[in-house]
Amino acid sequence: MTDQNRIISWHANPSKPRYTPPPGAVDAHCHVFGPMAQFPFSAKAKYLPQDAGPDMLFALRDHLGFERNVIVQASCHGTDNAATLDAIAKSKGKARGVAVVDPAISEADLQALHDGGIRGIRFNFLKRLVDDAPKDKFLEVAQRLPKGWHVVIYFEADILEELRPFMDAIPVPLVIDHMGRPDVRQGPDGADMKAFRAFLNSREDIWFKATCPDRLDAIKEGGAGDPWNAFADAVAPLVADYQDRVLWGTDWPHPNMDTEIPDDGHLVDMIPRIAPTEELQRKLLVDNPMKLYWAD
Ligand SMILES: O=C(O)/C=C(\CC(=O)C(=O)O)C(=O)O
Repeated sequence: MTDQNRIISWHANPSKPRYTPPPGAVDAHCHVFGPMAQFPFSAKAKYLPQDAGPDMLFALRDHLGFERNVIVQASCHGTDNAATLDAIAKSKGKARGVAVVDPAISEADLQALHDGGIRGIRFNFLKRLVDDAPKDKFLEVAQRLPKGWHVVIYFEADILEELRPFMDAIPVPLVIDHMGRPDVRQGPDGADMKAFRAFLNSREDIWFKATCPDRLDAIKEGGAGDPWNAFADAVAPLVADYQDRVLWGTDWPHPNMDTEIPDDGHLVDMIPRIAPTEELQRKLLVDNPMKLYWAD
């Protein structure tokens, strides 16, 4: 990839949301890119973004009315978590993170990640983002994580069943990115949502992110786009039924989005549509992420 291919995947001037998040609200799924001069991208990166560093992330946080971030290591940085750790360090305690690690990582290096604010590791099964996802090695490292950590898993709905034995064997809580990417056009009782509910019912320590209407209800995926009505209809019942284990995040800077880049203000305005009461909103934005990421 050449430098000319560096993409801008975020909105230049997101609107101010109509919805005001409660005090202490956490954006529990976002990323940083670079800056590249300081934190080069992985040689295996499948996309090469422009810089979107901590200053931009924290300015967006304040603009949208949030107080904290959970920064998830994006695939473009591979297993070098330096950019994520740098952003956490600059947040003055207002950010924690999820790392992507080489499964052979030492105990001392895991502890160093913990000291830097990491509270989980991410396994990414999207073929367009990573070359391989070795389940046996992932399982081995999942068995020796620091106390209180969890595993974040990113997969698409068509491999949920295939991943079940692997996920069932993970001995720490699971957090599923973007609900495992169901086809929201099928509605709240569609096959994908039914399968995801069965999975959630199999264990009480499976959490999920009610995130990414912009990806799941995109025009290019056959959806209707912003204001993402199919997403709201399909996801609201899931949030209501599993309200103690659901998280929310912007997904800024929206890795890889080259068309239909979402207005982050509009993403925030999805919150009251999927969590209509103040109690649900407090769980989604404050209580649940604080339990997972700021328990200590
Ligand atoms: O940011 C997300 O949550 C989704 C991504 C990017 C990603 O996961 C990564 O680069 O690691 C995607 O669907 O391309």
